[in-house]
Amino acid sequence: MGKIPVYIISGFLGSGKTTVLLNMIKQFEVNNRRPGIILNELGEVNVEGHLFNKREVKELLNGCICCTIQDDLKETLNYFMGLNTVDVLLIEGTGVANPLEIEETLLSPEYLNVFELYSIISLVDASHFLEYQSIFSSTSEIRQLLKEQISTASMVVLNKMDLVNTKTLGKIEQKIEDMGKQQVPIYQTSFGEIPIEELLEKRYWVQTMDDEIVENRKDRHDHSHGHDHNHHHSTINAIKISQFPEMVQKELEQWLKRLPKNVLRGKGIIRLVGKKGLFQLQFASGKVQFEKMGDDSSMEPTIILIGDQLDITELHTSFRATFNQ
Ligand SMILES: Nc1nc2c(ncn2[C@@H]2O[C@H](COP(=O)(O)OP(=O)(O)OP(=O)(O)O)[C@@H](O)[C@H]2O)c(=O)[nH]1
Repeated sequence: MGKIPVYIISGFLGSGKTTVLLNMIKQFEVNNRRPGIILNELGEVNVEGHLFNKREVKELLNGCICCTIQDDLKETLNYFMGLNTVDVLLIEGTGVANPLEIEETLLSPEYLNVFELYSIISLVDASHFLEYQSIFSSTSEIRQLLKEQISTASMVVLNKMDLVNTKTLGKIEQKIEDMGKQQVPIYQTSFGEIPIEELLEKRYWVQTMDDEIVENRKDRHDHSHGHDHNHHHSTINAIKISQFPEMVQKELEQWLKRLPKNVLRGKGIIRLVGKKGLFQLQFASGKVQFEKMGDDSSMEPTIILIGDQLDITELHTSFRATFNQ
C-alpha cells in the first residue's frame, strides 16, 4: 500500500475551514475514497461533531494539536496507521493552530514512510483580514499567528469574498503579497467553493537526502530545527456555557452581536422558543446563523465562545443576566 496523502486545513477562527473540509469529504466519497478526519477544537466539546456522522473521525478536544495536546496527535496518527481502512487523511486544526508543528510531526521518521503531506490549505477570512491585521483592533499575537498561517501555506484560500468590496480586496492582496506569498496560488472564493482538483493537488514536496529532510521551501528552513516555536495563541481561550433552557432567537442574536470585541467566534447547539428540535448556532465575522439539525439529534444545548483573553466571569454574568439564568 502507498503512503496515505494528508491535507492540513488551517486558517483563523471562523475563516471557513469546516466548510472546505466538508466539500473535500464529499468529493472523496463520490470517488469511493475513504477519508480519515482529525478535528481539533479548543473547547471541551465539539458542537459540530454531528456534521461528520458515520465518518472515520477522531476529535482532539480542549487544546491545540500544535502544542498542548501534540501527544494526542501522535496517538491519533498511530490509530489511523493501524486502521488500514483509510486512504486519505484530513486534519483540521483549531483556528489558532500554527500548521508548522503539525507538519513537523508528519515529517518525523515514524510517520514519514506512512503519510505523505500533500498540501497545507490556509483559509483567510477576507471580511476580517484587515481588522485582524490592524494594530488598533488586534493583538500582536493574533497578527503573528495569521502571518504564520499564511506563510506556511501551500495554497491560500481567500474566503468570504461575498462580504468584501473591491477596494478592501486590493488592500488584502497587497498585505498578503507583503508577507511574501506571491509564489503560492491564492484563490478567492465564497463558502470555500474552489474547484476540487485545485484543492486536492499535491503542492508540498519533501526530498530525502542522506536521511536528512529538506523542505520544499527554503525560507522556512530555520523553523525546522531547534524546535523553539512561539505559541502565539497562548492568550486565546475558549469557554463553555451549558445547562440553559430554550432561547429567544432575537435575544440570542443581539447578545452575541453586543459581546466584547475580544470574542472572536461562537458556536453551539441550542433550542429556540417556538421551534421544534435542536439548532446549530454559528457566530463568525460578526454574523449569526441558525441551522436546524436532524430530528434524531440528542445533544445537550451548549455554547462555546472562543476569543482573546476571554473573561469567563464577565461572560457568564452577562449570559445569566440576559437570559435570566
Ligand atoms: N458569508 C459567508 N459566510 C461563510 C463563508 N464561508 C463560511 N461561512 C460561514 O462562516 C461560519 C464559520 O465557518 P466554518 O467553516 O465553520 O469556519 P471554521 O474556520 O471551521 O471555524 P472554526 O471552527 O472557528 O475554526 C459558518 O457560519 C459558515 O457558514 C463565506 O464565504 N461567506
